[in-house]
Amino acid sequence: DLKYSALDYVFWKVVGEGSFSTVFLATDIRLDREFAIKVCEKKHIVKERKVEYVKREKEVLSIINSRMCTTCPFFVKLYHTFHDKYRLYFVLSYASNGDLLPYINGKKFNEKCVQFYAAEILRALEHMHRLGIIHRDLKPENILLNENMHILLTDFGSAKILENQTLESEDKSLPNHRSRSGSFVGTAQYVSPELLNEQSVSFASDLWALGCIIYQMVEGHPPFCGRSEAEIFQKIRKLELNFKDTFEPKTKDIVLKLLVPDASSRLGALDRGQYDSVRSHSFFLGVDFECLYQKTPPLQP
Ligand SMILES: NC(=O)Nc1ccc2c(c1)=C(Cc1cc(-c3cccc(C(=O)NCCN4CCCCC4)c3)c[nH]1)C(=O)N=2
Repeated sequence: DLKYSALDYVFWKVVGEGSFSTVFLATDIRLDREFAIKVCEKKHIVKERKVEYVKREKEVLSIINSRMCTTCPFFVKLYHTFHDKYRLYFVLSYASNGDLLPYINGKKFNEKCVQFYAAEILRALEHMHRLGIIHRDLKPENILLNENMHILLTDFGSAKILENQTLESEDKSLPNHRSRSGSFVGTAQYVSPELLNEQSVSFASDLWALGCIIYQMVEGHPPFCGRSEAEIFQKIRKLELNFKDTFEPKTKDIVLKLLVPDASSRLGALDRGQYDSVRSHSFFLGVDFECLYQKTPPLQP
């Protein structure tokens, strides 16, 4: 198969910065096609002990891409990887409309938009969780928008792969497909109580983040804010949550059913395969989950 190098691309501009990677918009000279290339400095990832993160991201993207289907194409594609003396390169889908955050901050979300994007995120969670993958860092910055304004989930460096997905292969003291995670991962505003308290993780950790994102699409800011991580964690533990009077009742209801401290009592926590108890909530009334990708998204660039 083709051997790639950085010389095969024209690197135009930085379109994303992580703690140990930089994402560039680049053009493949032979194909004359745009890609996003995530570049990691080898020295930096070794020094920051992030080798496992980088390996995990490649493994998770390969698993997800291998099972991506036409009704659930809601993930960035990893086309190939290559490396040189100093760097690793991940050639990924370019999402020309960036990520969700500027649209949320720009208060462009009406109820139809909130419902549509919550539905696409739920479909992506179903696909990922069915493969035994927990994202663990779901947030608007990791939800990209392609040229047609459909979502593409990205950034799987913090993801957890549950082995075989059967209780037999996991720590039996942790029900509902949970396993111990050694260190805290994620972003403070979206981290679930179980990740804060017991250092355990479950698919329901991503459902908590979905609840935070639905709240944020309505309010324009996350439900748990603060001047420090400690202050944010305190609000999460105490479930300090305020809703404006203008918050739609059914939207408030689904947020409150997702932001439940006990992971196994969270809406969808006991579902398997498809999140039927989430799909059937009145907030999603009228959504055809199998045809989302065929619909024209209600948000325009
Ligand atoms: N951590 C990661 O994995 N990060 C990644 C991975 C893959 C990837 C990735 C990040 C991408 C990030 C990205 C960022 C951008 C972008 C950056 C800056 C500006 C814009 C932009 O203005 N686009 C036009 C749409 N704007 C958006 C804001 C409101 C007005 C209209 C896009 C486009 N794509 C991408 O396209 N593909």
